[in-house]
Amino acid sequence: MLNEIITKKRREIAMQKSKRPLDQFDKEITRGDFRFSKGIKKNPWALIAECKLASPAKGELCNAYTECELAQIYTANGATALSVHTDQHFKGKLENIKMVKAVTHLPILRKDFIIDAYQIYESRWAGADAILLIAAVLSDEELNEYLEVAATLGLDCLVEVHTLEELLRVQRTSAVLVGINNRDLKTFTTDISNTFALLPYCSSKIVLISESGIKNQEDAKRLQEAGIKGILVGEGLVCAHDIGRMTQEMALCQG
Ligand SMILES: O=P(O)(O)OC[C@@H](O)[C@@H](O)c1c[nH]c2ccccc12
Repeated sequence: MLNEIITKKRREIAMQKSKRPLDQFDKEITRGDFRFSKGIKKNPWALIAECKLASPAKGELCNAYTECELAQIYTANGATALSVHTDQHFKGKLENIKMVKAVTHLPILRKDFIIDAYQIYESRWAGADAILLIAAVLSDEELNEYLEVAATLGLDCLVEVHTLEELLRVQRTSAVLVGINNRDLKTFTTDISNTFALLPYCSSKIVLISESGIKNQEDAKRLQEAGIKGILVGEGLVCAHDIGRMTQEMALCQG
């Protein structure tokens, strides 16, 4: 599944590059101000709420709301930041960043498979405040290069790991925000005990986010008590009976 997604992505990027070369829009790019990481660091706890309408494993997850409506509910109920899917396998598109940005003051993470520096410029051009870098699909060289490109654009990176090996690799880079993904991208199954298993190996220099498979306030509390700084939640929010209330519950101690 992951290989298939990446192959498609490469084709898509090549097409995009020929349709709209970087030199056609790079003058329109304004530098970011790292407000995504700043927002997370200044709070005791961070809820990154994901506007996720579908996933490759489960198909459609939410048809009652649009991305913008979800963003408004999350914003009104205490989320710290938002995550917006732009990959087609999640029913996402790049324009969603601009649309969501128009209805919220919260910083936005572009959720996609970043495998080319072109996408980093494109992310900032679209108005993203942060990008996701997935260690499983990037070499050390790519990780270092992309962290540097993002830094020059004032964009934050949430660097995602799933295994101990990936965590150790990432801790040798300049990454500050590290997401432990509880979802195995090979099988798409989730287990939040992955975060607890990797925790003893995490350097005190990194800000830790637990991602995926977080279902309720109890999961959020367990992660907070273990010393995690925040969580990234999609399904647990969009599939909740009352999304606003679940947002408040997972935002825990925030107002
Ligand atoms: O819907 P969940 O289980 O709460 O997961 C959200 C988020 O972590 C997930 O969408 C995600 C995290 N990393 C990814 C990489 C690719 C695709 C998806 C993801």
